[in-house]
Amino acid sequence: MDLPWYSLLIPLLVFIFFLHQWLFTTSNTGQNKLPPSPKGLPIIGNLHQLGSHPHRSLHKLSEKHGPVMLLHLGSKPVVVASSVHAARDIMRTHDLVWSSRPKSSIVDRLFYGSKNVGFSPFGEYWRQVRSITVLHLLNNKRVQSFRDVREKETANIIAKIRQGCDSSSSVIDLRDLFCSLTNNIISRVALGRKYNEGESGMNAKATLEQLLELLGVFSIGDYIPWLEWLNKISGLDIRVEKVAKELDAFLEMVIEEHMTRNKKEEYHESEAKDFVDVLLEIQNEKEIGFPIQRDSLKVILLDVFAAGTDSTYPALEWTMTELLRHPRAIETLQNEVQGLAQGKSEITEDDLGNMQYLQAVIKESLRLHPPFPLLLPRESREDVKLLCYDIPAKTQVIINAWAIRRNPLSWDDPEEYRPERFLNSNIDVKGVNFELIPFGAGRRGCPGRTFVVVVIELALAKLVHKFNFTLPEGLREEDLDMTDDERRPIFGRRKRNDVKKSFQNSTAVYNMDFGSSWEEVTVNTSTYVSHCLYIFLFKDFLIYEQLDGHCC
Ligand code: HEM
Repeated sequence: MDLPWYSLLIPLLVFIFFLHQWLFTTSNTGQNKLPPSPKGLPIIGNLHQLGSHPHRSLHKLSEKHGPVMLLHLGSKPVVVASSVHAARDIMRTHDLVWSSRPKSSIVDRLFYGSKNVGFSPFGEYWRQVRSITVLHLLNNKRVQSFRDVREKETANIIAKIRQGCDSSSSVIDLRDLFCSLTNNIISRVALGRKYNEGESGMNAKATLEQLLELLGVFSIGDYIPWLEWLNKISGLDIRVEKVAKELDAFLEMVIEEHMTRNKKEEYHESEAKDFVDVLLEIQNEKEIGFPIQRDSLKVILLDVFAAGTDSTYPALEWTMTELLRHPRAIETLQNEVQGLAQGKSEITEDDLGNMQYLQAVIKESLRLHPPFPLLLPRESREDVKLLCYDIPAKTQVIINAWAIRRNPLSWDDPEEYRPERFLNSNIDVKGVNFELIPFGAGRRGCPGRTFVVVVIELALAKLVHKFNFTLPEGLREEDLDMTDDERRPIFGRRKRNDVKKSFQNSTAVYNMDFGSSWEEVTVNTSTYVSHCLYIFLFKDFLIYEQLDGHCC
């Protein structure tokens, strides 16, 4: 078969690109001392080396190339930090330089041009929206004031579990309950009421799920800009557009509901104002000299609504799973809780401060299963030194918190679940001890930590106070799938092996449910480019052991 002359053009262009990239990614001819780089491929750079669990693959690469590496993800230089020293250097020594976030086209579309706290670039706007969120929702005093909501919502899940145990099927999906618990609490304190009931509630829940899913989807155009068209033909752009519109309609509905109620003065002076009311007041009075636009108002709400749900319930779920695998730990926890609750029918928040083992259990679960194993990416605002390396401005950094928590220099038997390690230790999750940073640290550290820790503590204490949990007959600890998943961008939530956990007569039942974020990525075109894409999208990696790497 005769091929038309132009059929050679594509391979030729690809070859030239190949050559350029190869030279670009492997040589460092300048004066600057750049971190070591694993050899990449043309066009895609090191993308193919990320595998389906990027935190594991990056950890493995760091064993060979050191705790600070420079990767090329497509045409983007990305530094990966995998040691306590490197993390401290970024989040404490040079925190101000590293306090911006890289752009993501999906976040941009879903969060009104990245106007949310989590992804807006460093600057006055970010400072203002973060301080509004902290001052009116997440500071200690505000968190204390939501006590009643937490106690009622945790009592609700206890009642639901009890009902489930009494019913004939006796199957309770704990993940679902944890998800509703965290979603209900954040909805009530931020939006004024629960939004997961009735038809509109179900739609809101489904849209939020899609938002969270999309936040983990890999957008090829962000890394290889000339391949952006793939997002169109794969249907990703349409999907993002649809979810953005649905979210906007939901947020408009919430705001309109508040405005109508406020106009009619339907609420009493004594009623606590929710976060929407506060934001509307700020908008009307412009009291802080910061013109808060409607989009900013919506995006602040969306930010806390998403953050308040997506990260908290996995933390609860992992903790329960680890406790089920460690009967001695759950027994010790129960003894502590029941000892302190003597003579009381209910645990309250006043009891939590004395529960040392409970706090140790939560720290150990967050150490082994940080909900964001790669935290959130940051970007340098100017040229900066990272340990002994020179990093140019506008470089993205990934901090591999998952690798750091495995370092045998910081932890004895790092793979073992041993809450006792925290009993006589000052190590905390507040962002001061860089060997344990599930909430990040520094200026961009998580402002929701206080809000969330008390929810987890209260829910766990109440659960073990009221129920006994064991694995169902015939299921052994080693049968549980403990593979952790990357839950966040940068590289997306790859093919996900979803483990559903439910409870039967106070025992756990596990069902495997295979979900995929990649179903819409087209890989069946016969070009060389799509072949490369196919390789990096579906290549998998094994689990390897940590060896400590050294810089310089
Ligand atoms: C177990 C639960 C949670 C975990 C593990 C978690 C973790 C994180 C991490 C790792 C970051 C990035 C930190 C950095 O770059 O140094 C972050 C940022 C953030 N988190 Fe959380 N978070 C949780 C719950 C929450 C909750 C409940 C809220 C709000 C209601 C929240 C709001 C935020 C916001 C607004 C940011 C962006 C901060 C900024 O960029 O300035 N988080 N979180």
